[in-house]
Amino acid sequence: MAYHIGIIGSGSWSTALAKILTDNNNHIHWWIRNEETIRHMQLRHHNKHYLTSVYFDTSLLSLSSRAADVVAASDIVILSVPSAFLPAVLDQLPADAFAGKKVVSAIKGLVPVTNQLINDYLAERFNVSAENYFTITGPCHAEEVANEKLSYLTFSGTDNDEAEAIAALFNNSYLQTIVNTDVNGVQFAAVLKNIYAMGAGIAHGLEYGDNFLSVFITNCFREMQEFLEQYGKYEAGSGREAVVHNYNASAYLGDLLVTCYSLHSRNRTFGNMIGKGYSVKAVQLELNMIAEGYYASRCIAEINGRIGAYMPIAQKIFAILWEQLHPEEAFLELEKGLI
Ligand SMILES: NC(=O)C1=CN([C@@H]2O[C@H](COP(=O)(O)OP(=O)(O)OC[C@H]3O[C@@H](n4cnc5c(N)ncnc54)[C@H](O)[C@@H]3O)[C@@H](O)[C@H]2O)C=CC1
Ligand SMILES: O=C(CO)COP(=O)(O)O
Repeated sequence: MAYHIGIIGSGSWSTALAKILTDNNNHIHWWIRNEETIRHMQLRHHNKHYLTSVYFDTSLLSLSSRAADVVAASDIVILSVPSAFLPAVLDQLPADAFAGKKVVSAIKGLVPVTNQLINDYLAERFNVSAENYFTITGPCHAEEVANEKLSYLTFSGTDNDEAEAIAALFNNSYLQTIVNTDVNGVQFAAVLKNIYAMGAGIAHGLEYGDNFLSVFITNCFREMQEFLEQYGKYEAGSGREAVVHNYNASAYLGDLLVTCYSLHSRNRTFGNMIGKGYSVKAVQLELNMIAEGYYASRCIAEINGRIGAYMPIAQKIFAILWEQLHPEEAFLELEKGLI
């Protein structure tokens, strides 16, 4: 069956996903925030702000700056705006906007203030059911998709057959897909790895070396598991089924590694500048892109206030970014507890 596919977002990741889908000859309805970017795309066939080397066959694109129109025209809607902007972008949509549609989140973040996973937010605001919700995660930088370097994406959904069908739309010579049913686990892994990549960047900015970094990331990985185990117990307490997470899968360990090590990572870059002494404001002005780990560090600190996981690394990164704890002092304290 041919799907009508929509993409909501026009940053690096949306542009990379649009490339994969159009390389596979799918027509897409694409929400782009800015009319001028739409005009440029129609005239010059590329996104003038993000992944500028990627050129599109514009006969495969229906571009609009009205999110409601893109959602209405699609039966699979891919959300790939940074989490902090999601509620505002979907603000004008009626409560039944996603009725009968599959919603696929490519967002690696939590909704700020409410600290919700994207599926929990969509269920509350738009009544999107668990069966109609899917995620795209895994270690994959948009810049490498632009260069067609072999990458792997994980598609998760409680409806495994549907997740397979959605994944198949993305499969090609440079993109392999993996499917599982661990929807909440992979989302939290993606959120947490952004925080830890901030930490890896801070460590680099403070001039720690590769030896330290490998120990640091090992401890981050353990902490990620501790959070998910505690979260599972907390959820079980409110009646939700416990899920076994495959931590060694690439959506967990792989994404943590690539985000901590890759020079493409915005989170690592953000952290690196913090480690070198820049203020959060200065880094945000300098970076034309969004580092989800900044917002996530606060959401996770608040969630962990309820679930009580032992997370000294995430807690210190939160304190550096939001409470002006000096990075050097924070890392001197962290050094002592690493194993
Ligand atoms: N870039 C990557 O390699 C990957 C990104 N992701 C995730 O995809 C999501 C989107 O990130 P990117 O596309 O990389 O972002 P980006 O940092 O490349 O672009 C920022 C986007 O935010 C939009 N924006 C800025 N201010 C806005 C506002 N006030 N209201 C609405 N939109 C606004 C910009 O138009 C742009 O589309 C994030 O959750 C990220 O973690 C996931 C996998 C890979
Ligand atoms: O999620 C990503 C890679 O898998 C992108 O990470 P950054 O947002 O740090 O660039």
